[in-house]
Amino acid sequence: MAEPVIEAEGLGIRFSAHRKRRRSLREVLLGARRGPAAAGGSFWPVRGASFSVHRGECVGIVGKNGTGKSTLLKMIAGVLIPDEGRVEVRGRVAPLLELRAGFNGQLTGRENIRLVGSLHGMSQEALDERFDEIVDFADLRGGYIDMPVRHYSSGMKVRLGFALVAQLEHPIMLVDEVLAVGDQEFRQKCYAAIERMLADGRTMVLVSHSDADLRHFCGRGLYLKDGAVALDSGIDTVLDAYQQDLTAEEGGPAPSGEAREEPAGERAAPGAPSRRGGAEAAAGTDAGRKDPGARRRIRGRDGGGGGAA
Ligand SMILES: Nc1ncnc2c1ncn2[C@@H]1O[C@H](COP(=O)(O)OP(=O)(O)OP(=O)(O)O)[C@@H](O)[C@H]1O
Repeated sequence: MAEPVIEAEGLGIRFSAHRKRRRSLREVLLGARRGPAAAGGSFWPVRGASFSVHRGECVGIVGKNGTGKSTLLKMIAGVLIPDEGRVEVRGRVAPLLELRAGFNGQLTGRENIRLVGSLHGMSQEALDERFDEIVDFADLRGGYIDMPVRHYSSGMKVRLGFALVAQLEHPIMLVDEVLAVGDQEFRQKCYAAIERMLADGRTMVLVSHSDADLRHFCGRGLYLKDGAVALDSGIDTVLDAYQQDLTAEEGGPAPSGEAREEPAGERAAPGAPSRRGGAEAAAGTDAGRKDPGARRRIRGRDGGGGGAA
């Protein structure tokens, strides 16, 4: 079998109030906050997480609030540096995480496209070529593109962030809840963009609280519980196990195999065909090899995880 494009082994990170955790440049640029650990004590939001993701797969990460899903994604993205274990990523990553936080409020939308686009490795030529497409996708009409981003609504910032990252041709996409934002029309565009990227043979890891989105896009799921992977299986099995745990905690009877009810805004794009066969459909394409030089191996500060650096 081909090498996985993402390989995590014994991955863990500790957030501590008493030790200033090192933040990577990207974390600083994304404006990630230090969270409740700053209130006292230290804890491991993720610990002992091991899993692999193969090229062309779409894997959903499922779990309750605060169980470390976003933290796990940020370690894969290289935004956070693990304290234990290792994560190896073979290919460049398009991070669809905290999209509104990546911009400099003093710069205009146009200037931010250049700045953030080049931080993601896009050439100025590519940015020039795709500029109109980015602005159209973000639907920034009425001269907003030449206004400082601090005047944008949070929805406008997310739209611009998605429009920009969607232009990246990186073979691995990390998507954190971005599908839950924006109006119906924008969400439809996001779904279509992600469909296109998956059809291209790219790999996606999706964090979402929407069963519909997870079932729609993902063939496989990881159930994250107390910071570790409690179950790695087909997405239906994973969502059912999660639902059973939720129901057991609430003290009620488990529903018989039905997905839990989704809020109206959380449904997958109506009429969109399911991509659950995506991994198989994508197998055999060479999208994952587009950028063979982008291989990143991050080991925890303990040097552990059993892998060679
Ligand atoms: N940079 C940080 N510094 C300190 N604590 C953090 C940081 N980021 C997140 N946390 C805390 O770590 C825990 C895990 O957070 P994380 O955002 O990964 O959970 P999650 O499973 O994605 O939650 P949700 O489903 O609510 O998005 C939470 O208690 C959170 O408050």
